[in-house]
Amino acid sequence: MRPELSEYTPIYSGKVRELYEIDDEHLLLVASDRISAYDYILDTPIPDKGRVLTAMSVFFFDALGVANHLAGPADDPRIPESVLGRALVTRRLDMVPVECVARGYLTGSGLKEYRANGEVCGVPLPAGLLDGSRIDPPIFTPATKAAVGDHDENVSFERVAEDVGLELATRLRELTLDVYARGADIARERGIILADTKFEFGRSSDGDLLLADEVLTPDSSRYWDGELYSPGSALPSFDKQIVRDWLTKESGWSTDAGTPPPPLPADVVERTRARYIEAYERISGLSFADWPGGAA
Ligand SMILES: N#Cc1c(N)ncnc1-c1cnn(CCN2CCOCC2)c1
Repeated sequence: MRPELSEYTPIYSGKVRELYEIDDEHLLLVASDRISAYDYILDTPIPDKGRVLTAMSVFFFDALGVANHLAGPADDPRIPESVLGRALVTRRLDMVPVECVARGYLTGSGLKEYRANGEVCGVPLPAGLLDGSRIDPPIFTPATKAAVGDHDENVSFERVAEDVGLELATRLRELTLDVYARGADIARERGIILADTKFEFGRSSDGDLLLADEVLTPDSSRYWDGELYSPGSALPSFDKQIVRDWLTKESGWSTDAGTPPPPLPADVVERTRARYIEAYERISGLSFADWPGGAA
């Protein structure tokens, strides 16, 4: 008999995920079906988004072979039925307060910084780069964790070293770039570009530095379709472009409307759900139909 979610104490609620306390040593990390676009949490959930992104994290935790916070399988008996397939039991860690970002391509806040001063997080880049240009070798561009709803602030490696010490900052950079490279190789072999990603790390009670949070999901990473990729042109998000295009080209809403986006039509929801499942199945080579939870 599985426990009810109400038996666990909620300790954190983010835009699309929650964290609960199971006991002194273990947490339950729950991914919702909520989707964000243009800094809004949309009113319309995407069915199975939480399960697909949980499946992607588990695939990469296994494939990457990096010490991590997982403390049980996807069908661990401590996972309530109501969140089965979109929740994981993890070890409770002492989290390192750094968003560890790796960028193999220039876009988003990195591009904005580059256009202003030719560098990203204190790392100088060659002149003449465009939106979507390759950054080779990839760079470590950390950020400080913002409060829910705020944007993280990009900071330099030196600032991270001031905050957490040079040895740990160096280890974080090394691990971040190594894990990004391995994930990017796996995606590239399947025709998908992993442009950038954000990791979080924590220390276990015996002092080990472990990979935590979610790993290489479309919520923590930018994924592009390799067949559509062209530096300098708009770079469609593999998972969110259907929603973005409907919102900005068909719904009558605009990003400067100052009002929340309208609800999504059923076909946009279904095509987006299918897109998440396609990303998972292409990258993992596994069938989402085999993943726990879902409609009984
Ligand atoms: N993972 C993890 C983890 C852990 N294994 N041990 C202790 N604390 C955390 C933790 C606490 N907050 N965050 C920030 C990211 N959150 C994740 C959940 O969803 C909301 C955002 C991570």
